[in-house]
Amino acid sequence: MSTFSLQDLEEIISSRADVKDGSSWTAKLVSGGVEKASKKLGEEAFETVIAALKETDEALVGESADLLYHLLVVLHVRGVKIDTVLEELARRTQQSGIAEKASRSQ
Ligand SMILES: N=c1c2ncn([C@@H]3O[C@H](COP(=O)(O)OP(=O)(O)OP(=O)(O)O)[C@@H](O)[C@H]3O)c2ncn1[C@@H]1O[C@H](COP(=O)(O)O)[C@@H](O)[C@H]1O
Repeated sequence: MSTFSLQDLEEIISSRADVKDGSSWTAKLVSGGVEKASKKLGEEAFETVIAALKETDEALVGESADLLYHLLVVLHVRGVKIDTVLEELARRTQQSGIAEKASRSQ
């Protein structure tokens, strides 16, 4: 199991977000605001779907890493902590997805 966590990457993103010397992709994305970061997230989501449908496991791993990184950049720009998302996922473990969907349609 990896010892690297999403919280570790969140910290790296936070530490790179204000770099002004042109060396940081994170800073470039953050400077474009939520519009630019979200557009890139959408592209990475699409590339992940294509990898899942017709590329190698290695390609899927690479696209998944891109996707998670760009999601964390969007969360950073919006000021939402990854812990808040993980807490929501933890809350959802109390119920199956099918049961949750059924409870919404009643
Ligand atoms: N995990 C990532 C990470 N994943 C992807 N990317 C960058 O995201 C950018 C866009 O990726 P694409 O695959 O879409 O490449 P592209 O050239 O824009 O597009 P295509 O031509 O491939 O369509 C590339 O520049 C990638 O390097 C990342 N950039 C940074 N990180 C992490 O953030 C840290 C800080 O990075 P900087 O902010 O750049 O210093 C790094 O050490 C990493 O830990």
